Amino acid sequence: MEALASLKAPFQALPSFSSSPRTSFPPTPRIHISRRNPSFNFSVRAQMESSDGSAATATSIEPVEEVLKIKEWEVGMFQNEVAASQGIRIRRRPPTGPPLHYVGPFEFRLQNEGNTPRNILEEIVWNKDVEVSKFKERKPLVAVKKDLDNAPPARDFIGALRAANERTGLPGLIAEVKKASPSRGILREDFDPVEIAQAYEKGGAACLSVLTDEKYFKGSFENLEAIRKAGVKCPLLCKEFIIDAWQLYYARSKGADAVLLIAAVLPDLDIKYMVKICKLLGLTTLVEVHDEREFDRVLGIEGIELIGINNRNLETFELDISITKKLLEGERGKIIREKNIIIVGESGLFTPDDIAYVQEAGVKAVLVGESIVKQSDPGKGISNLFGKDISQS
Ligand SMILES: O=P(O)(O)OC[C@@H](O)[C@@H](O)c1c[nH]c2ccccc12
Repeated sequence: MEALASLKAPFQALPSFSSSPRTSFPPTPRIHISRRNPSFNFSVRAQMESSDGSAATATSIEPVEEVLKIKEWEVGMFQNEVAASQGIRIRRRPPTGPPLHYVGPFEFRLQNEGNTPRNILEEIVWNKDVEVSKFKERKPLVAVKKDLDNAPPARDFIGALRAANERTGLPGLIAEVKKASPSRGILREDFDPVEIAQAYEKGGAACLSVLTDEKYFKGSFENLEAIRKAGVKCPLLCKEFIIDAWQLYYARSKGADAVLLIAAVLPDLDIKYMVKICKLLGLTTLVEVHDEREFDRVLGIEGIELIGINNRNLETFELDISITKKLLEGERGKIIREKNIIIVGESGLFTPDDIAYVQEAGVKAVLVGESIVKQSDPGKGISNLFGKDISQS
């Protein structure tokens, strides 16, 4: 807390947050950072300011580049601080230590714990950061936006869940196409994503969730695209670790109808910003929470219609389905009913009793992977999970 308070002065020195002049740093050249979005994909306009305050565009590249490096690093640190102030433990970027000649806040210099992720979720996010930068170099946003014109139309994800819930009297099923996970290893060797998706659809799934992360879940955007192109009618959730708005456009261009936003990773401002973009793109957002604090943060954001309660802690892999029940008790349950928000019970659901338990707690939908993807006939897996045939036929 103290550290946060002492960071306020330099925090305000950032032009993107406040226009107050920088007072606490030595007189390094001042950089104007125009912040395009909360994921800090800023574009940088570098100007050197002379001591009398007059601005001149930098002619010598080197010092400006160095200052930019320092600024970029500082922004990363500030971003981690903002997230931490919202209870987010995941740091967006590895604390690499300050660049050479760094003269900024002492606290920042101390915060270099070495670039080792503290848990698997943090590792995934850092990896994703590098991955997305490379993706963006290969395909800048303008090019992705062009692809949107040819993308198949976005379908009504929430509508499909509500309809299934009304049709069966059971939670609408989002069936997950997942080959592997860091907690469970390989779930299915003979993995044909399209075949699995078709079996799920036939078995009565309302929607599908398709893992697109390659490194940790052995998924891909090719899988998502192939399922969409094969004519599967269930709306598709792109199951990805989203940290940058570019990924939303990309997911839509590949045929996604919905995306996952993880509250343990994204600060409120990012969630708000991404929800807005998704609305423009026609994408549904499933915002995932794991504890009371995350749930309260998300309930405070306008326009959220679908919230997932993940029974698995993504930092520790601990699984406990009573989390869904705990979070829906009392005042929070009341708010979601008043706001007509659909709650999705996620992870660790294996039996009809598990389904009944989370339904009793108040969920109208469930997200299930392991228990059904492992079955030789995943469609039959769905009947086993619900204790009855829920297919349309
Ligand atoms: O396989 P399970 O235990 O049925 O869980 C499915 C789904 O909830 C899980 O894959 C998941 C939930 N949230 C995530 C975020 C990222 C990756 C994976 C997930």
